[in-house]
Parts: sequence; structure tokens; C-alpha cells
Amino acid sequence: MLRLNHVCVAYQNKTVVTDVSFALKAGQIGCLLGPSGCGKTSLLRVIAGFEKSSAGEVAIRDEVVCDRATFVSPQKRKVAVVFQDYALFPHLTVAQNIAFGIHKQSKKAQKKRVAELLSLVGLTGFEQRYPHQLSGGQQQRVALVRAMADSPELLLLDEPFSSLDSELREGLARELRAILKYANATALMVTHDQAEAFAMADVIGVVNQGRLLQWASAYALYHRPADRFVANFIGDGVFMRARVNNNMQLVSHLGVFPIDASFGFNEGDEVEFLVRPDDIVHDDNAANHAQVMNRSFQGAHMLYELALQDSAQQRVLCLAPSHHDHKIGENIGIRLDLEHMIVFSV
Ligand SMILES: Nc1ncnc2c1ncn2[C@@H]1O[C@H](COP(=O)(O)OP(=O)(O)OP(=O)(O)O)[C@@H](O)[C@H]1O
Repeated sequence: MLRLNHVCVAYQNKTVVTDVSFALKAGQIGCLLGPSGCGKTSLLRVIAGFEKSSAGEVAIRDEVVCDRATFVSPQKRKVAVVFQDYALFPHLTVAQNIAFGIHKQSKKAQKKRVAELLSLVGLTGFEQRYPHQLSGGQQQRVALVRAMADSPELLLLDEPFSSLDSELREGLARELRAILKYANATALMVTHDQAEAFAMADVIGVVNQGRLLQWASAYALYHRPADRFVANFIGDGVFMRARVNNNMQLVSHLGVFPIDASFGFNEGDEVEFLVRPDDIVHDDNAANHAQVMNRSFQGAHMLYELALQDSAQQRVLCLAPSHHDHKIGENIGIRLDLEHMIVFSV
């Protein structure tokens, strides 16, 4: 449905997006995730046609809409954008806002479509309200269906939850996902918030400094990050120091672990491997001990920050059931239970 090949974006000859390629299938929800200023919005604007790429190609439904020789205007792309601030017209009612993009249809058809869309987002009966008479979440839902009114091929959502309270965001993200899936819409969202990306998307692209580092499911980003930035950005975790021995094993303070030859490391290499909080198991009988430096109660779990008893006093995180109530300063037994080895050169 959407394909980007080697897309670059530049403003006044300064490149801010470099060589980005990915594809979104019909009915999929994608998300571009990255820190502020990494180039996510620029990519979205190029896909919408508000900006031209400086190199590469964008295709929607196998039709090239932007390359060196082609530029299809935004109106002709069958793409709709939901902006950060919803941009609902304050002087129009909910029904008028939604019907705005389909005003060329008959009054009867408009009314039917508005009713259908309001029912989709659970706002039947809200037709005559004005935007200021709606909550933030309700306004966001109206903005979504207004964008969907003319049945676009592709929906683009630019930080759609950023003006909402943080407690609301994840719930609304899950709700919007259900609505988009029900409508079988193809959508691409940008955000810097990974909880939103996880709640909404089938496939997530992590962007940093204008480059797409990995395009994969949330599971793969968390468990098989392809890059050190992705490993650090997604989820919690720390990098532990280790050395490669002559049996292709990692020798670390928390034990010796085999590594795959495909990693391409040699004996004596100094490396770092990723340790997630759920890889550290609290075990009173374990040979290794660590001191509780900090703790935060998370309901079912307690997240401990622990200092290892090695010369560097490396820190690790440990997610333990919260009924194990250890105080700051206590020493507790831990062992490492790694499912995948994620190793990077130092
Ligand atoms: N119209 C413009 N002219 C010049 N530079 C721009 C323009 N728009 C964006 N930039 C620059 O391009 C880079 C990428 O910006 P972009 O808005 O795409 O990032 P972003 O990841 O969406 O950031 P945020 O999450 O803060 O919105 C930034 O360095 C920004 O300053």
C-alpha cells in the first residue's frame, strides 16, 4: 500500500532524512518512533505531499507519487492526515466537521456517512455538539473519523495523542487501533512515545538522526534490536561489559555464556551485552549478590536498581514480584536468565 525507497529529505540543502526505505501492507498500522528532531514528521509530510523528497521514491498503491520526475499533489494522493492538535473547526458542529471533506456528496449520503462514523467511535448522539463541548479524547476520535470520511487509501497520524493527558494516551491508542482495524484502514503514525507505538502499531520503525534503524514488530525491537540505539531506546535495560574467550563464550561478572559464531567476535574482544530487567532473576540461592541502590514500586512488580559486586560496581535492573520487599542497601541473590544474547562491540 505504501512503499518508500531510499527517501532523503533536505531543507535548504541540509539533509535531515537519509536513505529511508520501508513498506506498509494494506490494513497494517505502522509507526515511526524516535526522539524529537529525528525527522519523523518530515517523512510524514513527504508521504502526504506537503514536502518534496530530495532523493528516492514514494509509492502509494503501487503508483509513484514522488520521485525525481514525479510529484502528485496532496489532494490527488487519497491520503488523509490527522494533526497533533486535531485542527477541528471550532465554529462547526461535530457533524459539520466530519462532513467537511465530503461536502460534494448529497446531504443524504453525508448524513449516512456521519452517522456510520460516529457509531464507529461510540459518539452517536454527539452530532450537534461543538468541539469545545467534547473531552480531549472525544475530539481526537472526531478528528480521526473526519479524516476517514472520504475513505482515504492511507491515514497519516502526526503525534495524535500529544495534547492529551499521559494517563489517557495509551488507552486511547488501543481504542484507535481497534477502530482502524475494524475499518481495515492502512495507517502510519509518528510519535516519540513507545507506549503509544506499542499500543497502536503492527510494525514500528525506529528513527534516529534521520535514519531508519529498524523496521520490525514491537517484539522484535525489544528482543532482537538490530542496533545499539534501538536496544537502548526501546524498553529498559543496561549494557554489561564482557570479554570473549577462546571457546566463543562471553565471560562476564554474572557468568559465562555461549555466543553464536555469526556475531563475528574474536578471542579477547571487549563487548557489551544487553540485560533487560526481566533477564535478572531474584534468587536467594544464587551465587551472585548485588546491593539494592534504588527501587520503584510498580504494582505487581518492584523494579530494583542493583549494584553488582564487581570492581566497576556495574548497575543492572531487576524486575521482581512486589511481595519480595527488599530495602535500599540490602544485598540480594541474583542470576542471569537470558533468552537471547544481544551483543555489541565496545
Ligand atoms: N521547514 C523546515 N526548514 C528547515 N528545517 C526544518 C524544517 N522542518 C524541520 N526541520 C528540521 O529537520 C529536522 C527534523 O525535523 P522533524 O520535524 O522532521 O523531526 P521530528 O522527529 O518530527 O521532531 P518532533 O518530534 O520534535 O516533531 C530538525 O532538525 C528540524 O529542525
